[in-house]
Amino acid sequence: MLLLPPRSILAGLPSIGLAMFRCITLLVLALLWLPGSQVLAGELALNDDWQYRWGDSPRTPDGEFEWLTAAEGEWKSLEGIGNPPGRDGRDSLWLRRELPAGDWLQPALFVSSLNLVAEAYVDGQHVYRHGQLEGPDAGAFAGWTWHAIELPSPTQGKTLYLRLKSSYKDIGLWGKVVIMEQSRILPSILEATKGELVIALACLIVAALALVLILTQPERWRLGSLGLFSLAVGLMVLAESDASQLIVFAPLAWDYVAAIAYFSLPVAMALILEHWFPQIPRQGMRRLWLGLLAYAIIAPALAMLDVVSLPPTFPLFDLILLGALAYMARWLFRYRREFDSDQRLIVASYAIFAAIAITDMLVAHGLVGWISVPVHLGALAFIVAMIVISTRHYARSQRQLQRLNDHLEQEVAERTRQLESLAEQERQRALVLATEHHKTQRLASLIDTLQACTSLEEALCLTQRAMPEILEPMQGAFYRPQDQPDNMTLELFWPTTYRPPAWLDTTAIPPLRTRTEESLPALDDLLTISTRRPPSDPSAPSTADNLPHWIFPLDLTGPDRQHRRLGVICVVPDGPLVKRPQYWDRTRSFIELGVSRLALVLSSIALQEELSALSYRDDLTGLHNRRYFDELFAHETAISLRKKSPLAVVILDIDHFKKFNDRYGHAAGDTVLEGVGRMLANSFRDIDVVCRFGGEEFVVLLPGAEADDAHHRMQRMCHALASASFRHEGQSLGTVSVSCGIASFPATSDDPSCLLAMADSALYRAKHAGRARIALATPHEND
Ligand SMILES: Nc1nc2c(ncn2[C@@H]2O[C@H](COP(=O)(O)OP(=O)(O)OP(=O)(O)O)[C@@H](O)[C@H]2O)c(=O)[nH]1
Repeated sequence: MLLLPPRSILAGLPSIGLAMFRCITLLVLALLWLPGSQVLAGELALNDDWQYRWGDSPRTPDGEFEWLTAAEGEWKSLEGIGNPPGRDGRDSLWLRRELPAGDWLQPALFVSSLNLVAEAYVDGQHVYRHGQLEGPDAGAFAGWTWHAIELPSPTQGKTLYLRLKSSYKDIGLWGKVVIMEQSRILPSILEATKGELVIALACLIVAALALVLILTQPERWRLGSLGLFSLAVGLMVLAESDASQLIVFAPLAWDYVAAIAYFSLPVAMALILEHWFPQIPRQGMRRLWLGLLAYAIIAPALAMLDVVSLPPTFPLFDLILLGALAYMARWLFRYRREFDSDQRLIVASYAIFAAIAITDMLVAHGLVGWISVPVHLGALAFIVAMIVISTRHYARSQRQLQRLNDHLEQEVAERTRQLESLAEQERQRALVLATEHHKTQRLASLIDTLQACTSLEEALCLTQRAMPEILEPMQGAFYRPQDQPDNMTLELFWPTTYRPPAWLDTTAIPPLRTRTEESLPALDDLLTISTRRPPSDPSAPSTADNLPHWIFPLDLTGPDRQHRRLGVICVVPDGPLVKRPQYWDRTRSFIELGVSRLALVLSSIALQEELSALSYRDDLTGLHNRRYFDELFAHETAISLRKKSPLAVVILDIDHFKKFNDRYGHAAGDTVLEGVGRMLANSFRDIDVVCRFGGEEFVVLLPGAEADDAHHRMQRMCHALASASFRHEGQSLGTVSVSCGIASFPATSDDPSCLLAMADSALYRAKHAGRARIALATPHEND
């Protein structure tokens, strides 16, 4: 079917799918024909022996053309096949030629091209028409195409007439004019166009690839400009190829396609220069391709709207193209030294293409004789350049992509590390907070316990005991002063594996209250401190194992704002609290705060203790205490001596009070002490002073009283005591007895200051005599 003449083959098959199918089929056929089909047998060229006659033939009354039958008349011999001389502004031309003899079965005249519309007659019979020669559209452009004019067989003795019309500057036949078998036309066209078909298809594939890459790659304009050039070249080569009519027989449509593609070529070229040659000023190139694009759109559009004819748009465009090529060449020449290999390749392909395009232009305008210009070879040069550039570009992109991937992977890894580190920090922070909370609670509980302590020693003992629990998991030690306030001896350490130095000199450690960031010893300094050996014992072990230490002094602040160093806490900053440097300060501050609070509480206990020591009252019994007695005794004995007035001293001690305590408990003992004190206070005069001497001992000072008075009052009190039954928390404690010693001035001694010692001796005697009795001191009591 494909071997039929094209018009009859292709008429009525408009579908694009089918067109594609044909295109591929043609290509396959062309490739199959590639070897061994250079010369087609049976072709006979008709390039000479033509006759011509300007103008159009008048018609006979029957409507027949007179020139078809008229004898020689005006016919003149023509050299060649087109543009006979003497046109004289006429647009109609008749050509004729006697057909040669041949053994063709179905002969046809194959003409590569003719200008512009034509009819063919053989022996008066109309055999072919291209375009309109009659009516309102007479002479209208019908497209440039090859022509297959069926001839009758045999051809010998017959004359072929061609009636031509052209408003274009050329008129006549062009290219190949041969008689051949009709069945040979298709192979002949395929043979002639196989290279063009292959190149056109390659260009279109490159354009399609560029389109796909535009959608996926970032460099859209660069790829787009190449894609546009490929598309334009591909379409132009295809549209101008004789094979295009085999795909769709629509010469005019193909001419429009060719025109648009041809006009788009410099647009793509300028675009390529703009985006592939950063050296060249972009502004100028952009203006150039925008102008060319406008022409590529407007000129074919005006032709389609019949405002102008399509052929005249070519010469004008050729002029524009020359200008554009010159403009581009100027810039390329100026920056020729700066081009990289890709750019050089593009310039080379441009040069080849431009040379071919200009040659084609010259041929088209008749400035050189008609030759078949291999426009497709220019396209081939460009395609090869594009494939090389694209391959390199692709390889470069892949490398960049790989680098980008590597970079991204590194970044992801880095981010992951950062996140993990943040999570770890968060875990650390939570752990620190939880630990701090626990430690704060433990410290608060310690401080609560300390509030109940009456002696500093007891409080310090409790503090020491709680230290490991509060400071663990950090290793640490507690030092207390020995002979000198700043010479500290190891008192306690934890854990057992930690080996702190046995001594510390803390002279350089300022009290916490006066510390500032600057005054805080650096860790290295602390290390020096911690490992210093006492000068007294250079051989002493120093096993701090080069660990840096924090040292927190436990200083008591007195009412006079003076500090008394109670000890130092030494901590190795390690463990979860201080794993990260950012927690060092926090943890150190936390410990400092805790130590400060402890120091405050201990200071308060010490103060209470001191105050209590300074008091004249006994807290338990409410009686005067020994301190008061001592001062009063000194005072009263001095008065007695000076005035020679009597003075008696009674000293008494509860019997077996230890056993009592052991039996009923300390609190019950206190109840008894309170009761005895009360009874004593009630048993003596107001001017007598009853004091608690200490423990379960009481002393009474009776100014102006003799020993008898004192004895008498004591007897009464002992009777009362014997019948008094003490109770504690509902429990009966039974009775207690007291032993008593009495001495008086001047009866017992003429030195009142000896009375206390003598009364004490008498008490000793009373105890030894069996207790629960009163013993009067004799003048020789202490001998
Ligand atoms: N409950 C209580 N006991 C005290 C107080 N002061 C001292 N004691 C106790 O009094 C006891 C005195 O014991 P000792 O000195 O052995 O005398 P004792 O048991 O009374 O024996 P003799 O004096 O020899 O009869 C000790 O157990 C002290 O703990 C106090 O304020 N309250």
